[in-house]
Amino acid sequence: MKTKKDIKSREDIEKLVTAFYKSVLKDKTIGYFFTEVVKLDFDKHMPVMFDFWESVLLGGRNYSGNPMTPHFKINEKEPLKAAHFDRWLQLWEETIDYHFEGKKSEEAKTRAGQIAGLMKFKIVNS
Ligand code: HEM
Repeated sequence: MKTKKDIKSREDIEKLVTAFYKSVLKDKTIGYFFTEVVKLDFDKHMPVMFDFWESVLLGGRNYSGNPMTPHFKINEKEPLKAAHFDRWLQLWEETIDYHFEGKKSEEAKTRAGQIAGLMKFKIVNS
């Protein structure tokens, strides 16, 4: 029986990304990138992440950056390894599966896997 809903709205994206960051921030493997390597202003960062995922999954038009760029800068301060990207993706997939299910939820995992794979390839080999 299907009990969870699919990702359908901006509100769903905000719920997903907020829950994901909750896991990320307390994670031993990657949390420190968000708290120590980069001292993020979350009031600014979170809306950017909501816009990014809304653009990837729902065709929103508010994100206009390049998601690769900040990660090259982070890598200069503290090397990003394959294990960091793998953990990031694992937490993303776990968060989706905990809250949502359906076609868009599967797409959210696939798209993140593609971007994380490309980012990993470019950064770990740079
Ligand atoms: C090892 C894995 C990762 C770590 C530790 C990480 C960490 C971070 C941090 C600290 C920032 C903020 C940078 C700043 O504002 O100075 C950031 C920005 C961002 N990250 Fe990641 N990230 C990872 C993987 C990913 C992946 C796989 C994606 C996409 C699927 C992603 C998407 C983004 C986006 C869209 C931004 C905002 C870019 C902008 O400001 O335009 N990140 N990341």
